[in-house]
Amino acid sequence: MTCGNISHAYVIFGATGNLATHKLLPALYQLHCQGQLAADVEILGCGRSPFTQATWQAEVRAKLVGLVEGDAHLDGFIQRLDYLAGSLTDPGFYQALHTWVGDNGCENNVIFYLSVSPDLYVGVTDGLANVGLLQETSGWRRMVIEKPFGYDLPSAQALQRSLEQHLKEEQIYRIDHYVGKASVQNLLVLRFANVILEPLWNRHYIDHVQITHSETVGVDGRASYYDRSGGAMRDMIQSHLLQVLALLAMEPPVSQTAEALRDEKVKVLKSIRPVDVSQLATHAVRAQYAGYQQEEGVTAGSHTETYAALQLYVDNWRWQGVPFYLRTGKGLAEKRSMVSVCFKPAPVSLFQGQGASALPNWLMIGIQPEDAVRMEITAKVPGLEMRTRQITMDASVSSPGERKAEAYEELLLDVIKGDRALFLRYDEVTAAWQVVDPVMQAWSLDEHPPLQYPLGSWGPKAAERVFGDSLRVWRHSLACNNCLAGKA
Ligand SMILES: NC(=O)C1=CN([C@@H]2O[C@H](COP(=O)(O)OP(=O)(O)OC[C@H]3O[C@@H](n4cnc5c(N)ncnc54)[C@H](OP(=O)(O)O)[C@@H]3O)[C@@H](O)[C@H]2O)C=CC1
Ligand SMILES: O=C1O[C@H](COP(=O)(O)O)[C@@H](O)[C@H](O)[C@H]1O
Repeated sequence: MTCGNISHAYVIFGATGNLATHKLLPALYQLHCQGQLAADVEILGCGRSPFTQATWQAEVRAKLVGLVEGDAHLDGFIQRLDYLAGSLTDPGFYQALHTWVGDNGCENNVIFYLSVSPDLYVGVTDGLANVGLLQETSGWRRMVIEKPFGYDLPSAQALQRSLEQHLKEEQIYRIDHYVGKASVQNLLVLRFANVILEPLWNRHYIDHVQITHSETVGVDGRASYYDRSGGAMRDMIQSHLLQVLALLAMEPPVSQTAEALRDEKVKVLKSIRPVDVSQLATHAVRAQYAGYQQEEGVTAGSHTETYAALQLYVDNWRWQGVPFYLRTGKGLAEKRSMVSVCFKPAPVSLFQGQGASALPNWLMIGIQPEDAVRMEITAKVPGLEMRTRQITMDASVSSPGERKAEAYEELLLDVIKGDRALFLRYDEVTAAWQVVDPVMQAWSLDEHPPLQYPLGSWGPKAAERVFGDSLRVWRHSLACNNCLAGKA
């Protein structure tokens, strides 16, 4: 097998893991099917598990068959795969990798994808640098770094210092796959390709914003990693949910370039008011699903939260006084990511007592599974009487039958193309750590165990605490709760 002129090798550290199995290899397969991978691109999986090339190819084939639709291109894809067994903490592994790169004629362009636990990132970077694998002598070398970037602010800073010793910023791709989701990118299009929202998109008209990510699965075989290095705040809120918040709240960027987008996102993240940890119980809620403690790999008495809810304020001109409520959890009732924007009520209730007129307008944006945009408004019930009801205006994005590309497909291709627009800049990451670190620190000092919630529920009742004494409640789905009531 050889690599050609503009071709490259995709080296995946952690190829046997959950992320590589469920997202990276299927995404590379889709790119292969779409003809996006040059004919001689090779994909090297690395892990400690003792596969040979043949057993690895058989393993991936078996996994892909269950994960992707259609296998017409499977044989061709499988031919691209190779495997190198070894521990990332063993210097000998990097020597073997160096030899593999040389033997396979891939000296020109190599992508190193860190799909391992963040505590290995510094060691891998040093290991690659020590054998000269990060030097761009003829082609390019790119490093993709999975989230979370570090474990907290100090470890993110240490990681950045280590990366800077060996890599230029243009070689670093800090990935947050939510930014690669088409429905998340649609937030930008919705806001900045249309004029109808902009006049309302501020503290004068918006009462509050909810950002929800819920999953039905539990820690899904990742308990030992999740329990040690995860927790809902670090796993989801520090990265994905704060990115969604930044896209919702940012000012229009001057262009679509990577730097223009990142400039605006970072301004939002830096404007987030530090959470008052002396009032933590009303600003943040953490909980664990019942049964978590019994999962294999979870430390006895673990306080790691599988659910977190957080109230944040963006202290800038546009958003002063508008709460943003973020929540995420595993083992919940439904799998869904969505944004719910609640507008302020009409200043005068002209149709009081005649139906739904006192209800606020909502803009509901589905990220997944539905990539939908719906506006809840009040309208007259047809007929002789002046009665009102709430109805939904639906501007859903994809049509039935349209294939939705997975976020990783676009992101993995962007790395090949050298397009960093959808990857995070270091200052975005540090600003996000500054938001969540004080909360996580306060939780780590709290001797009380997290609250518990039943599997399959919507989390602890106490998650309503973040709403204070307002009448706000969490929206669990895109369905309009009051529409039927309005019709009755
Ligand atoms: N899973 C997901 O949905 C997502 C995960 N991420 C991030 O991706 C990264 C990986 O997550 P995930 O795949 O879930 O984790 P897993 O625990 O499932 O996989 C970890 C991988 O690392 C390998 N590994 C662990 N220690 C070593 C070592 N010393 N030397 C060599 N290989 C090692 C394991 O291989 P082996 O056992 O063969 O050594 C395995 O392939 C994390 O940073 C996570 O935050 C990001 C987004 C989504
Ligand atoms: O980064 C992560 O994301 C997944 C959820 O991703 P999605 O695209 O399926 O919504 C989450 O399960 C995982 O714990 C986390 O590390």
